[in-house]
Amino acid sequence: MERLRRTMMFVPGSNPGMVKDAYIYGSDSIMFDLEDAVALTEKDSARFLVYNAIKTLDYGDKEIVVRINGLDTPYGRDDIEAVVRAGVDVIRLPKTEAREDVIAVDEVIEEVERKIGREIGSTKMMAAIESPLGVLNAYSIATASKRLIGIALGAEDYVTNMKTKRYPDGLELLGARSQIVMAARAAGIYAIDTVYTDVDNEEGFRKEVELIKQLGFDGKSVINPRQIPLVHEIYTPTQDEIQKAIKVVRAAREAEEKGLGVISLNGKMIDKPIVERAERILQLAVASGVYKEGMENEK
Ligand SMILES: CC(=O)SCCNC(=O)CCNC(=O)[C@H](O)C(C)(C)COP(=O)(O)OP(=O)(O)OC[C@H]1O[C@@H](n2cnc3c(N)ncnc32)[C@H](O)[C@@H]1OP(=O)(O)O
Ligand SMILES: O=C([O-])CC(=O)C(=O)O
Ligand SMILES: [Mg+2]
Repeated sequence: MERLRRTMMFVPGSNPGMVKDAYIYGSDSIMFDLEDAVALTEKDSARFLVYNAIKTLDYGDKEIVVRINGLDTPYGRDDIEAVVRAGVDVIRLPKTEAREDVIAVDEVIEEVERKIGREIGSTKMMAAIESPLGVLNAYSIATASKRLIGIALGAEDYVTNMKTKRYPDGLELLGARSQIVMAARAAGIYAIDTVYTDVDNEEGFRKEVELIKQLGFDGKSVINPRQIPLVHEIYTPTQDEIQKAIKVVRAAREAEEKGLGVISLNGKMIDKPIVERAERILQLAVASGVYKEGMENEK
């Protein structure tokens, strides 16, 4: 079954309480941050805290992601060494500008995997794109390593680099979002949207999550536990969507048995891409736990 990545919750790697309890809030992935949420004076202690947490705490089957510092900082190499040793699932590279950035991290990861006898390639990566150059290179970045499971937008840095700011309608991010989701789809990996920092603005958050779902993103980075249920609600197929998808899949099967291609269901045309979308809704519904696999086959 496909892994859900609707929510990746940033957890400051310097905060022991948050690191310890991060799994209780139900995000699909937990993302410990060693980069911008951690002060320069705390870089080493945060790395040590996150290393120990991954190594010794039981986060169940939750995906564990760590956002490292870039290799152009004094911390990047040590971050990679520590988290690969600890057994992290995914390393998130911040501020990715070009495929060479991904390849450089990939090579350090491989070095550490060899050294400690971890299966080569088992540490996955994702790349956050946070600049105009990164956006222009999105597809080249998305295809730079077999380790990549996804690319993400980092909009706070992006709007700063673009000499603008974030507006309620998100128009300033439309170009970057479109390019990133397209690059991810073309590369066959996940597309993860950026954080929404106005934690108390539920209406604005809902609007943004609906927009990124419409654009085709798989999910969103979140910064606060309160943001998780809303993203999951919006990303979980409704009973109405599920019932409609079942009808489409059944009608398509009957048509296939009769040797028909395009058919009509309640006045709407049904052909291959529409059937594929219906199947995808059922897959997401199964992964979200609101539908039992194969029920569309029962009479
Ligand atoms: C642009 C960027 O780079 S974004 C990525 C880097 N930024 C981050 O990682 C920030 C992560 N988020 C946070 O630190 C916090 O949510 C803040 C500062 C935004 C708000 O903090 P608070 O006002 O304390 O949040 P709130 O009152 O909702 O917290 C409720 C509970 O959730 C916990 N919590 C809040 N955010 C998180 C989090 N991100 N991870 C884990 N636990 C969290 C709090 O510790 C608190 O727990 P408690 O009830 O046991 O005391
Ligand atoms: O990746 C994110 O969503 C957070 C971030 O660093 C940014 O917005 O600059
Ligand atoms: Mg950033």
